[in-house]
Amino acid sequence: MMADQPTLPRILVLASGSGTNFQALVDASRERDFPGQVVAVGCNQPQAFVLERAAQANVETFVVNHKDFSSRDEFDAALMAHILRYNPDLIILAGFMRILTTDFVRAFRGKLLNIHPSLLPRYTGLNTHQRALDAGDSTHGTSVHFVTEELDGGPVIAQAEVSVAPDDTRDTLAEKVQQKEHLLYPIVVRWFCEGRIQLGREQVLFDGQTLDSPMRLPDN
Ligand SMILES: Nc1nc2c(c(=O)[nH]1)N[C@@H](CN(C=O)c1ccc(C(=O)N[C@@H](CCC(=O)O)C(=O)O)cc1)CN2
Ligand SMILES: NCC(=O)N[C@@H]1O[C@H](COP(=O)([O-])[O-])[C@@H](O)[C@H]1O
Repeated sequence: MMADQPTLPRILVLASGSGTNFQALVDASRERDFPGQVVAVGCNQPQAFVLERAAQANVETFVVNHKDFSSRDEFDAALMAHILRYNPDLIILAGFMRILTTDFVRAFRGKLLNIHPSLLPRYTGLNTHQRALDAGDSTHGTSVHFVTEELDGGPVIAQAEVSVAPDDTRDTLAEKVQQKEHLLYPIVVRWFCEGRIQLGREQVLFDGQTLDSPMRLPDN
C-alpha cells in the first residue's frame, strides 16, 4: 500500500465494473505534481475487475454488495460507514451503477463527482450510446458533474465531445467516449484537489466565478 501522504486531498473512488476510469485516475495521481491521493476503492460488485486493478495499484478496497441489503437506504448506510473510515475529501463515482439516496448525496454534497457517458442534459440514465445512435446524433460525449439527488441532473463541470461516425456501433462509440473520459476525469479531479472547483447553490464555481456553461476539453 502506498504511504499515506497526510497533506494531499484524499480521493475515494466508487466503481462497479471494469475500472478504466479508476485506472486513468490512479495513474494520473502517481505523477509528481498531482495534488491528490487515491486512498481507496469501494465497489458493489464482488467480482468487478476494478478490484483487481486496485490490488495491482496497491490501493485499498472494500466491497458492499447491494444484493446483501433489503433496501437502498440500508445499502447506502453501509456504504457510507465504509467511506467515512477513509475520511475522503472527494468521492469519485467512476462507473458506479447504483442510484444513491437523498441522505447519502446530502451527506457528501459538494465533494461527490460522477462521470456520465453523454453530453448532459442529453440522455440521463443508462444505455446512452445506443440512445445517441438511435437518435442519429452526429456528436456524443461525456460529462463530469456534481452528484445531486436528481439522477445525472447535478451541475456539469466539464464535457468532452466525440463525433459519431455512420458505421459506429454501441461498442465503438463507447470506446471513443472512454478515451475522452480517461483524459477529462483526471483533469477535473486535479482542479477539485487544487480548490479551483466548488459547488455553489445550484451552479459550479470555477476559480470563484460561476460557470455559465460546462468547460470543454479541447479536441485533439
Ligand atoms: N442520486 C444520484 N445517484 C447517482 C447519480 C446521480 O447523479 N445522483 N449518478 C449515477 C451514475 N449513473 C450514471 O451516470 C447511473 C448509475 C446507475 C443507474 C441505474 O439505473 N442503476 C440501477 C441499477 C442498474 C444496474 O445495476 O445495472 C439502480 O440503482 O437501481 C442510473 C444512472 C450513480 N448514482
Ligand atoms: N451511468 C453511469 C455510467 O454508465 N458510467 C459509465 O460507465 C463506464 C465505466 O467504465 P469503467 O468501469 O471502465 O471506468 C464509463 O464510461 C462511465 O461513463
